[in-house]
Amino acid sequence: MSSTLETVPVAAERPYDVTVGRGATALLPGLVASSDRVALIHPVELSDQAEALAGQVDAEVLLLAAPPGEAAKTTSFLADCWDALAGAGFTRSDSVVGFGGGATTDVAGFVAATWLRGVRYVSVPTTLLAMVDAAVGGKTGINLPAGKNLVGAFWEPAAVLADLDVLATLPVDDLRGGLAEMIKHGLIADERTLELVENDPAAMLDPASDALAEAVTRSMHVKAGVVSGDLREATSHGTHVGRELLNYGHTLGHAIERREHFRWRHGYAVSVGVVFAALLSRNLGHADEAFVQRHQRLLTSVGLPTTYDPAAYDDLRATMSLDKKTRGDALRFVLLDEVGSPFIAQAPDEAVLRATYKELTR
Ligand SMILES: NC(=O)c1ccc[n+]([C@@H]2O[C@H](COP(=O)([O-])OP(=O)(O)OC[C@H]3O[C@@H](n4cnc5c(N)ncnc54)[C@H](O)[C@@H]3O)[C@@H](O)[C@H]2O)c1
Ligand SMILES: O=C(O)C(=O)C[C@@H](O)[C@H](O)[C@H](O)COP(=O)(O)O
Ligand SMILES: [Zn+2]
Repeated sequence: MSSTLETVPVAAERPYDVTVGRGATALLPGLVASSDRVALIHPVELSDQAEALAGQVDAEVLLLAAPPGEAAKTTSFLADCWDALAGAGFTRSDSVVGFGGGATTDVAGFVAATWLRGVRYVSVPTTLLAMVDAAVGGKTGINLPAGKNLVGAFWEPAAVLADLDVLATLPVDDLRGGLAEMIKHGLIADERTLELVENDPAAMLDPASDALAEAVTRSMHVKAGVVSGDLREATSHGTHVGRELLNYGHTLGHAIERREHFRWRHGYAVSVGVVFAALLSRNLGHADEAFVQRHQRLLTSVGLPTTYDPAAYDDLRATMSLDKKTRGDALRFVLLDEVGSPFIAQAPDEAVLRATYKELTR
């Protein structure tokens, strides 16, 4: 197993690097060396690791423990963070660090974006999902009871440190959640990622495997490449596919998360949403049946769900109206003709949508 660190550059107003490899966390002290105070936001489950990390930083460290999972992405935890920063006298030369999964990096990034209208943010993702997706690209935010990520900001990190060693303690179901986004990246842009999963699905569930390390780096390149071309989803409108490409499977996925009161893992909801997108691509006359079946095989091979509650359609359809891709009354879905060949379906026929959902429940 190689211990070299690799760098994935991300173009932005202030370009930054994702550093990936075993031991990458050791770079954190140098990245916050200019700050007198550092807020280290972490999930409560990682309190011991966060304390150890704080001990390596040469600054006053404010440890802020977030509640588990999506409970971190709430107005209540956000307000707690703001109050803590105010109490500690945080200034514009201080830094916020997000050390955790995607829920933590999303809320920590939003704290950094909003405190004094923006302070330095360093992201240290500790889940597979956060490494390949959430920590890269500058989307930050929280959920509301009405829907997923409805409040947030684009705020790029100064650096991202993806230390593959920290995945050793990640529960396998959370590893699966990350695989959903990795498979999504493969479907939208990288055949090789799909081959890695197909060749050895068990290796994808082993954080120590070289195959997973290769897939992680490939996935980061996909994410970095897409966001570098459309930082703020500004070119995503009408039928043009910009950064919205990364939303493949998310239109239905986010609606499922809301229906489950944010207790389902994001990656699991995306997995179901990706199958729905494939079915819709086929039903609108674009992709073929083999394409749909490949989606189902890829996802089930690593233990991800591909079906959902038959009775949920009306509720999910109502929630999808608040999807960020929606314009006016027109839903917009990112779909694929084939691997790596996206298009936008605008306001698809409602009867087709309903019939497609029916197929998802079998
Ligand atoms: N901003 C973006 O571009 C973007 C992209 C994709 C997903 N997301 C968001 O990311 C979130 C999902 O992220 P996630 O799947 O990482 O979930 P998560 O952050 O809820 O983490 C999953 C669980 O693993 C625990 N954990 C984290 N690291 C661990 C480790 N190393 N060892 C043991 N336990 C660990 C967490 O405390 C949590 O209980 C969703 O809110 C989703 O909307 C954001
Ligand atoms: O980075 C993006 O852009 C994405 O769409 C990546 C998604 O995997 C991620 O879940 C993102 O948070 C969704 O963003 P949203 O704008 O649909 O809330
Ligand atoms: Zn996602």
